[in-house]
Amino acid sequence: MEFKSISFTEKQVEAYLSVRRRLRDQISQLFGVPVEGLRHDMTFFSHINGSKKAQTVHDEYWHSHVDTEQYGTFAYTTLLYLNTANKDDFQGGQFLFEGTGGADAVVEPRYGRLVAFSSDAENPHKVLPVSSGVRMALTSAFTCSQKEIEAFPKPG
Ligand SMILES: O=C(O)CCC(=O)C(=O)O
Ligand SMILES: [Fe+2]
Repeated sequence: MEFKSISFTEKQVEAYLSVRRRLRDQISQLFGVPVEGLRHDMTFFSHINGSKKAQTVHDEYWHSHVDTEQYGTFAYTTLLYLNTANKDDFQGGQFLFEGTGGADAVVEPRYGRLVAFSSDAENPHKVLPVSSGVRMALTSAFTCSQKEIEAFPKPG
């Protein structure tokens, strides 16, 4: 997997932390989990473009996967879309919840749209390939694991 190093300003970090707190509040309300029981897990920005090719199944999102298995600790996943599937931003890249025997539920990425779901086997999903442009999203996860909670610094 390829990682890029980016320096953020203090203001950008504060904006990110504020978004992350709001994401946690949303998960708490939507799933009825007290805020104290939710800890921030991994967060990452993703850029997907049409030329990106998978090296391994863990390199990409467009294979079907379950987040708890893929990342180990996720209890709840949030996806915040940072641009929109249209002719100006990118094409393709729909998010698919895969129905077990039924129809898939398709989410069109749209700037500011939030998708939140429990991360385990009940929600296998994948992303369709991007055919043009660059698709940008923020994946932010929360854990309820006591071990993970103890390993995290107390929220500020
Ligand atoms: O970007 C998306 O729509 C989904 C990404 C995803 O499945 C993941 O981060 O595990
Ligand atoms: Fe995922």
